[in-house]
Amino acid sequence: MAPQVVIIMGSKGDLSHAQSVVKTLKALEISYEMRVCSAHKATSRLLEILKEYEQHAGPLVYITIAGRSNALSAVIDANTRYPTIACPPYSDRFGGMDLLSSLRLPSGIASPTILEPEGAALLAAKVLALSDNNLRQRVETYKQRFLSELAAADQEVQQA
Ligand SMILES: Nc1c(C(=O)O)ncn1[C@@H]1O[C@H](COP(=O)(O)O)[C@@H](O)[C@H]1O
Repeated sequence: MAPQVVIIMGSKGDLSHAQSVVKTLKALEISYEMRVCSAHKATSRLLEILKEYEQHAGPLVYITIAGRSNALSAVIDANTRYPTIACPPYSDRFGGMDLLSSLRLPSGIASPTILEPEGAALLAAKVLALSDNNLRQRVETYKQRFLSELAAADQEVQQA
């Protein structure tokens, strides 16, 4: 079955961050594939990978996981008709300045950055849910958990 979400990481070293995205995709029953490729180091190969998915019949969202200097998200976004969400891994190095490479983009590039893996998966889910009512329902059910947790916390602090 064709995946609904394709996670492309710049290095195998990003795998644990990618797996955090997968956790939420699984909870929402969204099909996915994980790939490793670098726009910096293997540009032609990356374009070949995108071509594999370009004929995809249904809706598809890319989630990119690229640390340090993130070229991956913008190069993917520029070369696909599908939405691309950047979810760079956390890094304290250089005061977290790596993030700027995900945020400051050339004109014509539209890849949003979401730092929390769960949030990136949820945005992908909401995009896909625009044409999938069952998924829309699953997203609603997933979000119910937060409402219940907040209501319980509210009650707890009132009684403290
Ligand atoms: N940001 C990029 C790109 C790219 O944007 O093309 N390719 C690799 N990387 C990132 O560099 C870090 C170190 O990568 P290496 O393990 O290859 O040294 C990883 O977080 C990767 O995602």
